[in-house]
Amino acid sequence: MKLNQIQLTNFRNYEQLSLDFHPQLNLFLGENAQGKTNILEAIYFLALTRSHRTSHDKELIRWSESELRVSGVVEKNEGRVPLEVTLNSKGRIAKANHLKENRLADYIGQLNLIMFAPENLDLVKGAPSVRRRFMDMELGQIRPVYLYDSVRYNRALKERNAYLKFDASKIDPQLLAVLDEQLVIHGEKLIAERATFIEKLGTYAQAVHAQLTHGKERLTLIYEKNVKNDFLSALTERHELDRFRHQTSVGPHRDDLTFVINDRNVADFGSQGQQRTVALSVKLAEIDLIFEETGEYPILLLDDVMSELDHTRQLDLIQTSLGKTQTFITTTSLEHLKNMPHDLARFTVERGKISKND
Ligand SMILES: Nc1ncnc2c1ncn2[C@@H]1O[C@H](COP(=O)(O)OP(=O)(O)OP(=O)(O)O)[C@@H](O)[C@H]1O
Repeated sequence: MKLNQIQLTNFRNYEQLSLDFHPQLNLFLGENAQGKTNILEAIYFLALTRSHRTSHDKELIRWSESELRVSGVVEKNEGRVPLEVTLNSKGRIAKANHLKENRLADYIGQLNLIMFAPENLDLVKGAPSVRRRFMDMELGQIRPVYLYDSVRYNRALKERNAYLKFDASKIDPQLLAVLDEQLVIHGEKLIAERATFIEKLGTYAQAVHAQLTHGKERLTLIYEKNVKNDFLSALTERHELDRFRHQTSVGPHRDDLTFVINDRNVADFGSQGQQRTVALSVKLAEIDLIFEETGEYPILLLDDVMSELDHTRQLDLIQTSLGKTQTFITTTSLEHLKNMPHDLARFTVERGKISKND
């Protein structure tokens, strides 16, 4: 799939912007804080109706404005699909083919993408919530039903936790059991989806990682399920504990992921370079996984990461991706990008204005 063009209105530091993209490689060059990441963020927003770097939607709207709009045209096997997302204080409206989608699960998945940004270098070493967010965002793109269950699960969890805030003596075990069932219905689906996803992703990531390390390292992904056996029994067993702690102590909201290289946990024993390469392998692995799941290659967004990677690995990365996916790269300097193909679009970004260079 390809993103042919994009239009922004009041998105971050862009008042109005319209860009046509190159089908293979698009390079955004500029000093710090000029608006390079904002472009990739806008593409991410068009695909997933949220930002990759903030959960505060308001930050995305240009200062002193009240509404933003991002629209674009995606070219897929089945034809061109116009997409549009509008955001204001009342919420967001997403349209595909000019039709409003009432459920985000019906909209997300129209434009599949993989974003690799400095934040992702945290995937291995960051908090478990970073890895759960990773599973949620990636799975949500390829499985609309996952998004649906995830929203329902979080709602049920919020309700159960709100009930647990009461004084322990006031909590009715029968009502708590009803809330348990709601959690289990959606939680078990999340667990099953995550297990399949990590297994498939692990296979692809192992192959990519072997390629990036010239066969020296064997990467394994382990899905650390918080629920070891039966979810309902685990919740029931913890009624006492949860009543006193005032929160739900077991469930997929406590899941995690472990990365292992040659039998050693990368978070504990890996060098910083290895941790970065693992994060990159996992991201690149998604290219093939998304193709397997949807029949289309996603687009690839690389935000200011070229200088972080070593030279050979960098080249491997670009060459592996360019044949398959339309790629968008931001950078402050061309120094790290010496061996780029000649056929590309180069944009210079300066204070919220973009010019195209031939
Ligand atoms: N809501 C907003 N309204 C207007 N301007 C904003 C808004 N949010 C951020 N900005 C501006 O956007 C600019 C930052 O853009 P961006 O994050 O894309 O930088 P960048 O070019 O990627 O830089 P770096 O290389 O440092 O990552 C800053 O000048 C900031 O003031």
